[in-house]
Amino acid sequence: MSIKDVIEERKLFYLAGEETTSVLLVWTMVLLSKYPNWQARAREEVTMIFNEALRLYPPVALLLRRVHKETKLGNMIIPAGVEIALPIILVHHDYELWGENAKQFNPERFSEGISKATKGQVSFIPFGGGPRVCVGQNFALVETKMALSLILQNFSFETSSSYAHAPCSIITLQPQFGAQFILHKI
Ligand code: HEM
Repeated sequence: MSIKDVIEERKLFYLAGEETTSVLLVWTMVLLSKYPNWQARAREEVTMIFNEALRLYPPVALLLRRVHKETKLGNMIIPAGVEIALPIILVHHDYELWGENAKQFNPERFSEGISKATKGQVSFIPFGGGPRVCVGQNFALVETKMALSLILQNFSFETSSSYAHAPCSIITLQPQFGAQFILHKI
């Protein structure tokens, strides 16, 4: 690897790693403000809560792929040059895959891990999959768990009345008008 390659990799890590992790934390706080019972439980168990936040509000909502050579996918022939969009957010909200309560915040569905929650299907892909799966996923989860644990140990929180729920995809899935919280010292 040349010095230029190292610099380019570093730039990619900054782009891929900073915004994604920060919006995961924001969406989790929005959900825990709306569901204070889970805010109390989060002080004990955060993994299933983050998985459910990643399912409902995947920081990367859409993956794009360009087909380089004619490819057979199931019973479709996809010509070279076609761009394919994989809407992670629609897969994560699909009633057939997640059941009637697909749109509801229910971290319990991850209580026995991801493969039980997905029944072995590829229906939970917040970090992508295959050869280009996110290299930072473990780091991102450790980082957000540390941040949320520190916040939960010191504060309870609720969204302020100025918060308007408007998820909006600008590279990452962001709260369009920001997320304003009221923190109470505990
Ligand atoms: C909640 C946080 C994160 C989410 C949801 C996330 C999501 C993703 C997704 C969906 C991809 C696949 C992109 C594709 O297939 O086109 C990806 C790739 C990548 N992510 Fe993350 N990411 C997160 C955090 C991080 C962090 C913290 C880092 C680095 C410190 C990072 C570094 C990367 C890199 C370098 C790639 C490209 C891997 C490759 O193409 O070989 N990500 N991420």
